[in-house]
Order: sequence, then structure tokens, then C-alpha cells
Amino acid sequence: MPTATTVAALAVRGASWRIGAVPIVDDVTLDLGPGEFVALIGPNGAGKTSLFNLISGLRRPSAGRILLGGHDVTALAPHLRARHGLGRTFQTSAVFGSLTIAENIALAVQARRGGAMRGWRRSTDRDIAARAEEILQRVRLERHATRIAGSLAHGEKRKLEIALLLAGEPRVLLLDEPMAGVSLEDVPALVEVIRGLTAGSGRSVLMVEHHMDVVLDLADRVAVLHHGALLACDTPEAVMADPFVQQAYLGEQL
Ligand SMILES: Nc1ncnc2c1ncn2[C@@H]1O[C@H](COP(=O)(O)OP(=O)(O)OP(=O)(O)O)[C@@H](O)[C@H]1O
Repeated sequence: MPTATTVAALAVRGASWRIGAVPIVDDVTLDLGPGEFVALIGPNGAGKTSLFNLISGLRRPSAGRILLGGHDVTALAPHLRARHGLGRTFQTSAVFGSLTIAENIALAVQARRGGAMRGWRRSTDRDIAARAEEILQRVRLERHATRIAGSLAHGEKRKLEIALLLAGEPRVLLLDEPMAGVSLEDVPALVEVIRGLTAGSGRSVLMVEHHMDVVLDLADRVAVLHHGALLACDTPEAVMADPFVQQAYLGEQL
């Protein structure tokens, strides 16, 4: 959790989103410190995706603010929030299926470098190749670099999506159900790649995930949404022991 002296990597301040009079996200306040890993949980329909949409800018909050690294981005479009260090994966894939893994990553790095360097100097091919290689290793896909992305199983495709996100040099990553569709035997390797996203990098992660074993393994803190409101946000142990959380989810899968 950020202290008074650190600027939160992501700060959600009193964010609400209503459809008509119905609150879908209800006055949520949540801070993510640099390097912190927070899991966002809650039953189907609790408002997790809607909160992600407010943070990434796909939706404008009815009230409240979103700050990235201390900058108020509430009025900014999604691509402008990316410039403030925000990256988001989607449950649907953004991968070019007919290109290889290496080509997909190199293209993403080139897109980022080309954009960032415009008007000054463009990155050389060698810079791009070196950064693409670094990312390949970080997501542990180096042995599969020449495989066609469209032929990958869910677990590897998910790693590639994370690689494409890393090409954008994000400071805050929003991961939306990264384990969805991934076969059980591929889960541990993907968990290790995701764990590596925050380790030693100062990068922060906010992850929606239904697999509680994955949540408890990865998260520094767990935020619980219930009917759009934040019911609890604490260490995994404290949240699991919280009687309000237990009561709210009695008989429901978290
Ligand atoms: N554009 C929309 N129009 C009407 N209702 C919406 C819209 N988007 C979300 N909702 C409603 O808001 C509530 C929260 O939806 P949301 O998808 O954010 O929940 P969630 O916690 O992500 O659920 P899940 O775990 O199933 O993905 C649901 O009742 C949903 O039907």
C-alpha cells in the first residue's frame, strides 16, 4: 500500500458509474503502490470489468477520479492513458494470428518506439530486436519465437498478450482474467510469468481473476467488489478471514 510519501501508481478516488439510477460501480476508492500486486475479486456481475473500464478510459465515471502516477487522467481517452503508463489485457485476444511470436512482439516494440521517438530519432532495428528478445525471455517464450501465433494454446497466447503489453512499457498493468481458458497444466508457468511482472520492476498489477488459488498465491492485497462497492481491501489472509466477505459470498464462488 502506498505511504503518505509515495505517489500511488494508480489511484481510484470515489469512482462511480451508473446506468440510469443503477450504480454499477459505487464510490470505489483504491490505491495501488509502485510494485504492488492487487487482485480484484467478486462474483459475476459485481462490477469488476466495469471498474477496469473506468480505469482504462473505455467508460467515463459518473463521479470520482482516476490518477496515474499522480496525474489526473479521468478525462483522457484510453490511448492517452497508455502514455501515462497504463496497459490492459483483454479477455479477447489482440494477437496477429498469421505472424510468428517474435514478429508480433517486434511489431509492438516498433509501434511503441516509433511513436515515442517521433520528431527526435527513431529506434534502430537493433534496439527493437534487443528489446523484443528481452520481452520474449521475460514471458518465457524464447523457445517458441518462430511459431505462428494463431497456432498457440491459450496459455502461450496469454503470455504473448502480456508480451505485447510489455512492449508498451507500462507502469501499471490491468490483467483481466489471465487464466481464462488456460488448461490446468499450463497454469503454473503462466502464474510465474505474471509473478515476474512486478518482481524488481516497480511495475504494479491489478488483476481480475476467479481462480482463488492463483489470487492467494500472487496478490499482496485482495480487493473485494460486491454490488459495485468495495467490500474489503486487505492482505489475502485478512480478506479470507473477514466475516463480511464470508457472509457476502456464502454459497457463491468468489
Ligand atoms: N453497458 C452496460 N449496460 C447495461 N448493464 C451493464 C453494462 N455493463 C455492465 N452492466 C451490468 O453491470 C453489472 C456489472 O457488470 P461487470 O461486467 O462489470 O461485472 P463483473 O464483475 O466483471 O462480472 P464477470 O465476473 O461476470 O465478468 C452487471 O449486472 C452487468 O449486467
